[in-house]
Amino acid sequence: MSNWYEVISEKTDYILQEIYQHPFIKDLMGGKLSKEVFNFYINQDSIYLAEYKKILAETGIRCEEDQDTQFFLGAATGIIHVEDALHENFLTGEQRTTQASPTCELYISYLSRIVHTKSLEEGLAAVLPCFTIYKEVGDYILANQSNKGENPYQDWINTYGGEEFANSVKQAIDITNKLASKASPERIEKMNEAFEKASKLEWMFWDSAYKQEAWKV
Ligand SMILES: Cc1ncc(CO)c(N)n1
Repeated sequence: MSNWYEVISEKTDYILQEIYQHPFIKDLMGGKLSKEVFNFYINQDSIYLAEYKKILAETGIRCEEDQDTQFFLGAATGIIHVEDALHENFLTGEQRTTQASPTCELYISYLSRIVHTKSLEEGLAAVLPCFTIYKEVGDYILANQSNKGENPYQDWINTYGGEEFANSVKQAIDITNKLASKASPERIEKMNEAFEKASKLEWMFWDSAYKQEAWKV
């Protein structure tokens, strides 16, 4: 029998395919992404991660089993180390903003709303694409790039294509599958909606960075 994650990842594969085809990812893979765009992305991502870390901690607090709590709290603190390093490498001397773009604001606000006001299962499904999509994208780029020695964004690619991240992603999937296996069909439907929406927001996050999205007024 297939598990929840297998079913939902197949159903939302079209979003992943759109991400692979997005010019942000194509240019990142080719090492041709403009520094300005990448800087905008990293800047927004550091704003995103500062909030995402709290969202993961809240998810951990809501888990009933100690190992699950430990995993999410560990993932939350892990973000502080890994991301600080990435952002230090890539944001030195560059212009920084503390203003979230509309899409960044939308994504963190959405996750925060789901995790704080909906069921634990729905919250788990909402935070999962941040793990799984980055792993898929990291693996995809590693498997398809032909410029490993000379891509200025290789450190970023290695972070998400690496084994350490894969291990963490597997645990997040396992915990979510475990809760899904005991959830009602109605709750599964909510989980599916949350996973799909968060996956779309991942696409939008890259798209908004590529366009250096600004507030309309
Ligand atoms: C927007 C976004 N989603 C997921 C990750 C992976 O942690 C990230 N760094 N940024």
